[in-house]
Amino acid sequence: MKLSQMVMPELFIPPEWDREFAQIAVDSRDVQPGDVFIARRGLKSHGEEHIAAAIEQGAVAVLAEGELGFRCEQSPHFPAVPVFFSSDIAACLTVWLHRRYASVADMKLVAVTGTNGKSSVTQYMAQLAGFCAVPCGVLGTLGNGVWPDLQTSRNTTADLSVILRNLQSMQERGVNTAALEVSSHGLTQQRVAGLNFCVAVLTNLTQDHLDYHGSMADYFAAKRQLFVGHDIQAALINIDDDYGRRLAADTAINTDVMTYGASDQASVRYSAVKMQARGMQAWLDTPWGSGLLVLPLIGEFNLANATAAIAALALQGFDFVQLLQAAQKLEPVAGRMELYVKDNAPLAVVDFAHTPDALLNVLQALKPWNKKITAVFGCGGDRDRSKRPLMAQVAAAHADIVWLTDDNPRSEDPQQIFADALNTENTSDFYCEHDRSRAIAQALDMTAADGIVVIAGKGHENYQEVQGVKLPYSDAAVLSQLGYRKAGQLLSGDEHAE
Ligand SMILES: CC(=O)N[C@H]1[C@@H](OP(=O)(O)OP(=O)(O)OC[C@H]2O[C@@H](n3ccc(=O)[nH]c3=O)[C@H](O)[C@@H]2O)O[C@H](CO)[C@@H](O)[C@@H]1O[C@H](C)C(=O)N[C@@H](C)C(=O)N[C@H](CCC(=O)O)C(=O)O
Ligand SMILES: Nc1ncnc2c1ncn2[C@@H]1O[C@H](COP(=O)(O)OP(=O)(O)OP(=O)(O)O)[C@@H](O)[C@H]1O
Ligand SMILES: N[C@H](CCC[C@H](N)C(=O)O)C(=O)O
Repeated sequence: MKLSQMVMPELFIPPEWDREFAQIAVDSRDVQPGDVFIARRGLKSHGEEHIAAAIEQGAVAVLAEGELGFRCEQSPHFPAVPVFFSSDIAACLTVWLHRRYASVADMKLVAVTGTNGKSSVTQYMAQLAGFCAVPCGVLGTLGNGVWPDLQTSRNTTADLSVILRNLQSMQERGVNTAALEVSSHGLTQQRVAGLNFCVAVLTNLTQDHLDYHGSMADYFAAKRQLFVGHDIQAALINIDDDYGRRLAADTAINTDVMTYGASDQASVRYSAVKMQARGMQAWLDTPWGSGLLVLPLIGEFNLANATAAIAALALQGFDFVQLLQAAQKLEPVAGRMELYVKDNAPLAVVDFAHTPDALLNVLQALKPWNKKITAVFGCGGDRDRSKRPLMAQVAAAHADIVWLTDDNPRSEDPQQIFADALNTENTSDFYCEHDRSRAIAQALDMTAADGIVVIAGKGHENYQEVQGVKLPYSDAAVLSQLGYRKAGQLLSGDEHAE
């Protein structure tokens, strides 16, 4: 496509500066030879500072947010690179992106929002679709791509330019269905603006991100935007959740609302839940039929997640019976309820729980195992400070031993993060150790061989972010160094009784 075809009539491109381009990149680090770089004003800096880097990487043109004007830059790859300035760039960008990637409008997209469970629901959807012989794209925290081949992503919800580029590339490979994680930051920052969703899912809303949203009311308002400010064909809402019930009753939602959960009121309802150490089962009543759902997953929250994934696909016409059969083969999501074992040593569970509600769910999920539980957890720096004592309260109430440690202190003083977490009752017997590897080793050491050590917060992450630097680190690698091996979700033998 030529530059003028994308930006005119909103921005005039003189014919002598018009040119073909490949993709659109809003971040210089993503620029490939032949791309257009968009230099826009951000929350921390201005993309203008990165124009030189973008040109160095092969940008053929730059559209920059600023007073109307034009300048020409030297390039190692082209005779000259035009830089067009306009104060309307931010306002026009969504239209321009949809013009460039117009074919994406034909795809079947599912948006999943909520505090916890987005990665799980999107990945379960992709797995289930795959078992039904329909390849499915996934865009989220664990990466972007066609399941299971995902490329690392910078954000849970990428910038609209990145989302559209990925979706079009999936489409070119014959993939027409994709599940997107939609974060509240993504909604507020218009990262999914203009996309049409055949289903929009709300998993739950509990405390997180108040550093960014200020209050739960604002956080909820951001999530609600997916359902009232976007083009959706069906809403699928968890009504076991307080905010879910509020949303389901919202008359501003201009489409069919389907509900799910254990509630008697839910249109997709699970009941007769039987939890086992090796998985769970429940009876599922839905508009597409009823049947036994057998899941090789741990934790009732995963029953809710799998139910949402099944309903999101059934709403698109997938066969319900086939989905139930496929659900028996679901695999846990990387870094979520991953079990690690070692002879004569406690079971270790690695999970991405980094909110009070997620930590509560994980600890409660392990209660039926009737073992002593040690919790190792930390709280992220440059994130919601007020969730720290709440996480500590959950750990104090639901674990027998607690180790407080670091989890991406980012630009903050780790000691201050500890002080925030400990600023609540019942934390005086917490063990505190900033070095996460050492905290894990000591927690395992002091837990009886028939106990469980839950290592929460980092899940799949392969780094510890300290003062802007991502140092290589992974909970799984620490466990491996300590002689642990991954058990898979289904423990064999009687190591851990039901
Ligand atoms: C605070 C925040 O949300 N920032 C997001 C925002 O960046 P920004 O526009 O403020 O960017 P900036 O840092 O001021 O830089 C200005 C411009 O220069 C560009 N740039 C920047 C550096 C560089 O080397 N080259 C370059 O071109 C940036 O892409 C940007 O266009 O827009 C960018 C593009 O969409 C996001 O990548 C970026 O996410 C940052 C990295 C981030 O950490 N965000 C977190 C808080 C976030 O969004 N989290 C949610 C998950 C929440 C959940 O768990 O539910 C998410 O969806 O990821
Ligand atoms: N439906 C759920 N309800 C409550 N907690 C959940 C649910 N699903 C998962 N969790 C917990 O939350 C953690 C994160 O799950 P998941 O990665 O699916 O959420 P997410 O919404 O994608 O998170 P993020 O946006 O921060 O990446 C899990 O490791 C688990 O502890
Ligand atoms: N998407 C979440 C991930 C948090 C993961 C946890 N390890 C932390 O650093 O707090 C966030 O950026 O808030």
